[in-house]
Amino acid sequence: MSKRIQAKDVDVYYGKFKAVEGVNIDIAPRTVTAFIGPSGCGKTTFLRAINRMHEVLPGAHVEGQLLLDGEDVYGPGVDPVTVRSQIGMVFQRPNPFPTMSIRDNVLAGYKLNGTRLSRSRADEIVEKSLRGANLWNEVKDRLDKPGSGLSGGQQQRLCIARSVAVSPDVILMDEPCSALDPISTLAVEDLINELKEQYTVIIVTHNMQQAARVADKTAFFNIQGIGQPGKLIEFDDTNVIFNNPSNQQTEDYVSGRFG
Ligand SMILES: Nc1ncnc2c1ncn2[C@@H]1O[C@H](COP(=O)(O)OP(=O)(O)OP(=O)(O)O)[C@@H](O)[C@H]1O
Repeated sequence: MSKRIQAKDVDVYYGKFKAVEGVNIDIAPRTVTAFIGPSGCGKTTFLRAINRMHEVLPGAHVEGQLLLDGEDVYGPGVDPVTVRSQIGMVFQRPNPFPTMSIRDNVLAGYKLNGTRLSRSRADEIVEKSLRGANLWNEVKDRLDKPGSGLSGGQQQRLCIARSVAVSPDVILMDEPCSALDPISTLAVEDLINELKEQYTVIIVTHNMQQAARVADKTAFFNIQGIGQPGKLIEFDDTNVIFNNPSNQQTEDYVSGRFG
């Protein structure tokens, strides 16, 4: 089920270094939001704060509130492992478990959290997830072959299948197409468009055409200089960000004057 993500005055730290400052954003369910901005402005850092991946680094911490349908994911007693299954993540480089079969890759989330599934339930999840990732037809006859035998684009769709298999509410994608060729990129972009029917999707991208193609909303982050924290400068309909932004920094960035 797709859920709303809200950040209220969120700061994100690596030890004493404040990498992201004062983010306030309200991301509606069943939308795709792109995070854009120059290198080092904190897009990935903020993304990883949303599902508590950030805190796995020693000294890394988050201040402020991050709400999933109103519930603070950093609230007392909230289990970060549960948060990460509600808010799935797809990384820059496809990272299927190389020796695991395609089928076991899709089921990896269940294995990791110790959920036992009947054979028929597991079959159902594998087929549904691979269909959801637009990969079923390409792999249905070789589910027991290793995930590493797929092309890069297929591996990325397998990783998307793995993340949808555990029925998340939100899918975070950190430059999911940066290691893919243009045809695989198109397949993943098509898939992102379909995913928003069921999930809230957030994608970090350096490719502004990609943001324009896939995102309903776009958030522009910026940084004033080295050692300064990144900030969310403007968040609006993608169309507005690219064609009629309110902020001069956004205008300069999208028109290619810097970054
Ligand atoms: N593990 C880390 N330890 C300390 N500082 C880090 C770490 N990872 C990132 N940073 C710093 O945090 C800031 C934000 O980095 P981040 O990777 O989030 O930016 P980004 O906008 O995603 O950049 P890019 O577009 O290049 O991926 C940068 O100053 C970066 O050097």
